[in-house]
Amino acid sequence: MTAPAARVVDAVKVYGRGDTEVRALDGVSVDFPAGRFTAVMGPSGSGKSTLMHCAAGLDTLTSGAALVGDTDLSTLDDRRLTLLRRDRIGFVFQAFNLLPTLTVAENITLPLDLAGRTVDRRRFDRLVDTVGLRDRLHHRPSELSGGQQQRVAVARAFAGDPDVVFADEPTGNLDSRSGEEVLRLLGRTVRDTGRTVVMVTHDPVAAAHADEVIFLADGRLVDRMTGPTADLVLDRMKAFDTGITTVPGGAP
Ligand SMILES: Nc1ncnc2c1ncn2[C@@H]1O[C@H](COP(=O)(O)OP(=O)(O)OP(=O)(O)O)[C@@H](O)[C@H]1O
Repeated sequence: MTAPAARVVDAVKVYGRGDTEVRALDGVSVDFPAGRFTAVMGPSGSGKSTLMHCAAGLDTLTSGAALVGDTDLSTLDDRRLTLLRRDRIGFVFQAFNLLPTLTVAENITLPLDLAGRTVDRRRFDRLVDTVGLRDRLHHRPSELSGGQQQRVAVARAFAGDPDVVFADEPTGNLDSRSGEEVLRLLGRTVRDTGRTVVMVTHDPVAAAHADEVIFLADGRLVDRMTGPTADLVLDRMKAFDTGITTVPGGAP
């Protein structure tokens, strides 16, 4: 088995202290294998965003370790952490976070331009064709639909050939048809290019696009499901409503 693209080991994240203390992550260990599309699901407040932020070096753990490849993020100073995020991680957020003054093409190559890296034209062309934006390259984000803007964000996230792309509710601002397109695009990019995606989502239909779904509850990893379908994920989520957080055969 290949080394994971990213992982957390015994991850604990505590916000606040005393009466207001919240254990957002309570000892989570999980690998995000290279070349796989993983969805992170769980009830509201279960720690999904916290897990993603800590795994991506946007926030720090209280204890435990977060690694990208073999790099333990806690060993990096702020500058090196910023460089790692820029060079080895791609991000897709719910709000597309494109720069309004730049064209689509400029937005896609921005991380490479900031890093002073040359843009490989063939790679760029392939990416543009994958996301279906060839005829929009010289438009500004405001001239695009929400779905098109998110496809630009997906292309930007993959442009630097990152170890892992983290997507936080990437379809949260999209209608179901545009959302479906973005999800298919993420899945296709993982399969065609062997890249790694970790996606936080509330939506069982979105999670069904992943190769594997991991379930958090109360800051713990409580289950995982390979080959998910929307119905199976929905059934698993319903079990949380009835208070069943672990199932026979599930993760501890
Ligand atoms: N900056 C913070 N300060 C204090 N508590 C926080 C902070 N961020 C998150 N929390 C708490 O940590 C817990 C986990 O939050 P997190 O946002 O990771 O959950 P989530 O599963 O992503 O939730 P949602 O699905 O509602 O976005 C929650 O109880 C939340 O209130």
